[in-house]
Amino acid sequence: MLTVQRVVLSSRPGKNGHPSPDNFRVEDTSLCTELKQGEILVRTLYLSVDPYMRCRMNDDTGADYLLPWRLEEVIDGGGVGVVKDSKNTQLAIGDIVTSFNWHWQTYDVIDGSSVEKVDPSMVDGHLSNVLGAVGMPGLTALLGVREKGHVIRGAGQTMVISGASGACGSLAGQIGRLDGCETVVGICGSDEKCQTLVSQLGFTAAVNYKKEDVSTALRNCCPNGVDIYFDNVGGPISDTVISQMNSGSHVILCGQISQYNKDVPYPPPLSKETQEALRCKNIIRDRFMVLNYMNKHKEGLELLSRWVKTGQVKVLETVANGIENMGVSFCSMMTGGNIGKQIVKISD
Ligand SMILES: NC(=O)C1=CN([C@@H]2O[C@H](COP(=O)(O)OP(=O)(O)OC[C@H]3O[C@@H](n4cnc5c(N)ncnc54)[C@H](OP(=O)(O)O)[C@@H]3O)[C@@H](O)[C@H]2O)C=CC1
Ligand SMILES: CCCCCC(=O)/C=C/[C@H]1[C@H](O)CC(=O)[C@@H]1CCCCCCC(=O)O
Repeated sequence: MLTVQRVVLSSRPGKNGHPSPDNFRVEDTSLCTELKQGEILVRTLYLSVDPYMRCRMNDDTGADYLLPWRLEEVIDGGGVGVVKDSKNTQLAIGDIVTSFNWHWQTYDVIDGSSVEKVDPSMVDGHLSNVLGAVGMPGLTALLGVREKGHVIRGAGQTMVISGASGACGSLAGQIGRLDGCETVVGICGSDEKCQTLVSQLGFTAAVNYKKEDVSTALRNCCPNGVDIYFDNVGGPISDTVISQMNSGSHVILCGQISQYNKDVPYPPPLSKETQEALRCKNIIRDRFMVLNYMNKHKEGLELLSRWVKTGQVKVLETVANGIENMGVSFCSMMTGGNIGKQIVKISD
C-alpha cells in the first residue's frame, strides 16, 4: 500500500455560482500497488485545469459529452505522468503517458489501455506542452482556425480573438497570422497581457476589455472591419465584435467562458440585435468542437510540434506547484489569473 494525495469535489458551486477553492478538498488515500495484468502504476507529473471543467462541477453538465464530477469522488481531467511499474505489454517503466481522464492524484494504478503513450521529442522534453500547445488547446486553436475560419492568404483579412492571452487564444492568433491574416487583434483582461500579445507573439494590437471601450478600440484597430472572429468568451464582448464584422465573415464559436457560471444552455442564447446582425450580414457562426476532429489530431500535433520547435509559435504558460493548488489554480484560471496555458506541476 502507498499513501497518496488526491483531490475530491467536496461541494458544487451551483449552476449560477462562482467556483471557489472550497469546492475542492485534498486528502490522503491508500493505493494498492499490486498490479493486475494490463495495469500500470503511474506518477503524475502535470495536471491541466480547463474552462469546460466548470460544467463538470454541476450535477447536470448541460453537455452530453461531459460527465459530472461526483461529490466526494476523485476529480479527473487532462494529465500526464510517468510509468513507475507495468504489467502491460505495450508500456514500460519510464514511458510517458497522457489521458483526458487522469485522476487528480499523485500516483494511480490504471489500465494501460486507458492512456496514450507520449513521444517526449514532440515537445523537446517540455512535457507540460502535452496539455497545452502540443495538446488539446493547440489542436483547438489550429483546427478551429482551419476548419471554421476561412482564412485566405493574401486577402488582407482581419482576425479578432477574445480570451486572446489564454491557452487557445494565444495560439489561435499566432496561427491566424501564420496562415495569412494581415491584421490580428486580441481582446484580453490586462495591460500586461495586451503587451505580451503584441511584443512577444506578433499580434498587431490588443485591447484590454476591463479598461478600454471595446467598441471604440476595435474600430481603431480594425478599420476595415472584422473578417474572422475566434470567440472564446461570448457575452457582451462578442456582441461588440460581431457588430463590427463584415458581410460574409466567419465566427469560430470555440467557447463562451463569460457565461459558464450562469444557468444557461451551451451555446448560450444570443441577443436579438446580435442574431439580426448575423442574419443581415450573412455571417457564418459555426460551433467548433476539437473532439469532433479526431482524425486530424495526429497530423495537427505534428504541425504544432514543428512550429513550437522552430519558434514560429511561441508558448505561454502559467505553472502552479503541488496537488494542493488544483482548486486554487482552476479558480484563478477562470478569473484570468493565467497567461497562456494554466498548468499544475505535481511532481518532478
Ligand atoms: N470548442 C472546443 O473544442 C474547446 C473550447 N475551449 C474553450 O476555449 C475557451 C478558452 O479556453 P482555454 O484557452 O483553455 O482557457 P484560457 O487559458 O483562455 O483561460 C480562461 C481565460 O478566460 C478569460 N475570462 C474569464 N472570464 C471571462 C469573462 N467573463 N470575459 C472575458 N474573458 C474571461 C480569462 O482571461 P482574461 O484575463 O482575458 O479575462 C482567462 O484567463 C473557453 O471558452 C473554453 O471553453 C477550450 C478547449 C476546447
Ligand atoms: C459545455 C461547455 C463546453 C465549452 C466548450 C469546451 O470548453 C469544450 C471542451 C472540450 C473540447 O472539445 C476538448 C475537451 O477536452 C473538452 C471536453 C473534454 C471532454 C472530456 C470528457 C470526460 C468525461 O466527462 O468523460
